[in-house]
Amino acid sequence: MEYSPILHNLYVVPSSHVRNKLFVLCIMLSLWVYMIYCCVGYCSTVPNLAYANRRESDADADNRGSSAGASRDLLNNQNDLDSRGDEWEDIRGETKALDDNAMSGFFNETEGKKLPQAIIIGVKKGGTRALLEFLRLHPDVRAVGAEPHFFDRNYDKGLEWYRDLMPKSSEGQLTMEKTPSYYVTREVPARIYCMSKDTKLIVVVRDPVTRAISDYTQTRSKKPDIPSFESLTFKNMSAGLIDTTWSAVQIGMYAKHLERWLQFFPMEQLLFVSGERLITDPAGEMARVQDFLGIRRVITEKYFHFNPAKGFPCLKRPEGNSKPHCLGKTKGRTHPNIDPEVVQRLRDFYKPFNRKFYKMTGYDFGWDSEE
Ligand SMILES: Nc1ncnc2c1ncn2[C@@H]1O[C@H](COP(=O)(O)OS(=O)(=O)O)[C@@H](OP(=O)(O)O)[C@H]1O
Repeated sequence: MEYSPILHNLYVVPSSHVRNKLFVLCIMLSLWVYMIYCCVGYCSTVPNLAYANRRESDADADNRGSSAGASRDLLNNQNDLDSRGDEWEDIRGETKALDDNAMSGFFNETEGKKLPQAIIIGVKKGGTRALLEFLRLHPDVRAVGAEPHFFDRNYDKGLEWYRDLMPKSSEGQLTMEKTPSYYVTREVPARIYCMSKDTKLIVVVRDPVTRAISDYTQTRSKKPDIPSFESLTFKNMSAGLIDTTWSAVQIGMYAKHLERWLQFFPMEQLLFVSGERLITDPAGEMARVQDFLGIRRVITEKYFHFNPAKGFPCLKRPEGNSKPHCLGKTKGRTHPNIDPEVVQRLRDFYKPFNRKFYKMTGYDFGWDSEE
């Protein structure tokens, strides 16, 4: 058969044209799939790249101590349902001016719901509920009452799921949430960084010994048959070896957890609130918190009334003489008496961690001051 260049062109030209089109289409499709992939919250590959580098020095620390994930979690965090803060709902009332029309941006603000710009990341039993409820009275703050546990337990549900949990907010309002387990969960700093590297992080810290006892008290209220605090504290009681895999002990090693956060966020983006001062001087701590968040100092002493029977500040309306509202009975439980020798052993154990923590934060929380 004779070769015909005309026939050849008729056949080749259209086929390469189609191939080119297909190629462009494939590229567009890949880009589109990648965009969707990122938008639904799986972009953790991005910080993970950074994370891999940053983790090198951290690996040591984590191998030495036990990671939060590997903790002997007798406290069963899964069941750690905090109250939803409804106690103070009526006080909050009309201070929340909602603007349902707030719509701007693709990622952050569709339907007037925003991803949180500030999160209370810990610590468990530090006073996180009180702080969130104080903040929820602020007209420039909108916060979800329940703990979303997005960055530790629900991350696979994606950012859209998370945002949908948030209350609607207007442009000038800050969206917030609190989940105290974030502070000690290894994966969380990278994930929050991935959502927004500008997220403001608040940690309410409390004397780690009292915190551990409070944590234990909560667990015992749900599971009365658990072993004594004293026996759980030690790996080997006669040798006096503290069990750092017990989450009640591990959470209080604040400096160790902070190292992980500082691999992603600068210190200026973290605020440490004293759990003790939140009780003795709530207005003072709230001034620091409001300044940190860049909102007006609205929640002042006028909002607090100390209830001597409860031993805690309760919230009141600044005007009028309506009854102050206190947090529910799961806050401020009576702690069991713990063997003073065990308490002292724990104090000694935490001392170097506390010292390091004071140095890192530039603030002496006074937990070791009696010695
Ligand atoms: N205003 C006010 N009212 C009641 N309780 C207050 C308040 N401020 C701080 N606290 C302390 O908060 C402790 C509970 O901490 P959290 O809210 O972080 O607990 S949780 O992790 O959410 O379960 C809780 O701990 P316990 O006293 O051990 O129960 C309180 O000491």
